[in-house]
Amino acid sequence: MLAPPVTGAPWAPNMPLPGSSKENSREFRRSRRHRTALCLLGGAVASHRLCSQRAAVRTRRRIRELAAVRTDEATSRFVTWMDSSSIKRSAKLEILPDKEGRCVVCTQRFDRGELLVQLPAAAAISVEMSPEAPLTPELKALEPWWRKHPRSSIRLAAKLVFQREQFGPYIDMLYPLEQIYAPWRWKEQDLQFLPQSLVLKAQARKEALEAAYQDLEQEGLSDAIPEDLFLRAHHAVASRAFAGEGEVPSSRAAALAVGGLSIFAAGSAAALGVTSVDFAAMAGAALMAASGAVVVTSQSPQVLSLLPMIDQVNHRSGAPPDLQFDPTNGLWQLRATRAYEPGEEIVFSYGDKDSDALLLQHGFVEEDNGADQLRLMVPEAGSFGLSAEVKSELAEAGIEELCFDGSLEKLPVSKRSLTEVVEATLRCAAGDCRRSEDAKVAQEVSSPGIGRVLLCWRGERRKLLKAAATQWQAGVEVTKHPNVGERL
Ligand SMILES: C[S@@+](CC[C@H](N)C(=O)[O-])C[C@H]1O[C@@H](n2cnc3c(N)ncnc32)[C@H](O)[C@@H]1O
Repeated sequence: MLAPPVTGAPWAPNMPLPGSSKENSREFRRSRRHRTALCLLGGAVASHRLCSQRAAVRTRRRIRELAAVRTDEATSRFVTWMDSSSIKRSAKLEILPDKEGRCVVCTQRFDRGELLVQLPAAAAISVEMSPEAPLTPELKALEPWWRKHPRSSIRLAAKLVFQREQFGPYIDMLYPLEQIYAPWRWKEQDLQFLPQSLVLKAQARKEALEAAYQDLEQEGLSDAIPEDLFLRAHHAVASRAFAGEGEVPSSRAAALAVGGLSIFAAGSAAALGVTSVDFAAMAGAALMAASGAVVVTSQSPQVLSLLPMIDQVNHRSGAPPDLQFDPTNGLWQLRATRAYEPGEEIVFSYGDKDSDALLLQHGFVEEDNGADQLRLMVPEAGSFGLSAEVKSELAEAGIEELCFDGSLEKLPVSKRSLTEVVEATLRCAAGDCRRSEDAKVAQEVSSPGIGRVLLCWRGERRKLLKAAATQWQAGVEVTKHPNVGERL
């Protein structure tokens, strides 16, 4: 059975985070630095062991204090809702405010393999990914719209909002619209600072969502599914849903029948250069199965799921989540992929995503991202010194963009052409990303949040351009163009 609606205070959307969250996270970082400093000092007079014991005690006390201050109302309601939905989290975990959202922090040591979260399949919020999948009875009111919109990311967003009586406390934990920095939310004036390839993807997503919502309005469903909630829900699906195999639980059939499972963050859509989460999910599942990481044995349909609590965990490049589905008991289980010390944030990798993919799908950029690679559109003929002749040679070879990941030499073009096209492409990209223009960019964008993300993306981009220029000039014998690398 799906969890019954939580009774008590009526649910109101858009519960704001307490204004003090920034202060709190600053305080938390300060306390961490303070701890480190104390630990270093202590090391001069006491054994390292004693120092770490004291630090651990201080950490625990500090975490308790901070948790008491920071447990905002929305989080409290979410925790109560999780309890009523039989979602179990380790007592050693806290959900705490972090920058503009929240993060999951451990209050006591975790050993590798220890259970972090356990979620019954019936508590997952899922839709079948097949366009022809029958509607569950609870969603019958959406029928004509549902048939017209086969994309499961859009369907799942609509379902989440339509059933908000049931999922209200979960929805309250999602980012408000003004804190979603994925470029499909940006104004035209902000998009000018991104390369065309990203702009096109962002616009395609925006248009798809606008079209889906227009149809909801035409079907008279705008009260049942208000627009701001629909957009927030869609961002949540795009940035935190998981694809796997199973059946969508309804009030009549709650059990998941799963023989094998493949999961991955549906957000790979951007990495694959598509705007449909559905396609990315299929591709992701196939890739994982092919790599032997997961054995897909069941004939069950593909489902796209939001997994409350598991999706409170933030991204850091590295190990993917150790998320398993136990078909016998119908339970999702998230386990620690390594040991965690008290005070550490629990994180996992949403996938090997470069800066562009993270920005497009999630609206953030990670510093020194190990998965970063550089994909650049080949400039127009005649621009940046790229001759029409070379451009047409590339066009014949079907090359529209370059990927700087060491595979440049495999391009089926002559070395002379390669030289010209690489130089032109790097110059073109460097021109878009000059450090000297950062101040102007920050001033012109429409919100400080977007400005922050954009400057972070530009900084990472410059690092990549520099690395690409160096790697390429060292790897291929060319006549160096005087401008390449200069404006990075
Ligand atoms: C699965 S949710 C994680 C929980 C989220 N922080 C929250 O408060 O609900 C994914 C979203 O969290 C944020 N996020 C996750 N990892 C991040 C990171 N390393 N840096 C900045 N934002 C991050 C992004 O907005 C992303 O779309």
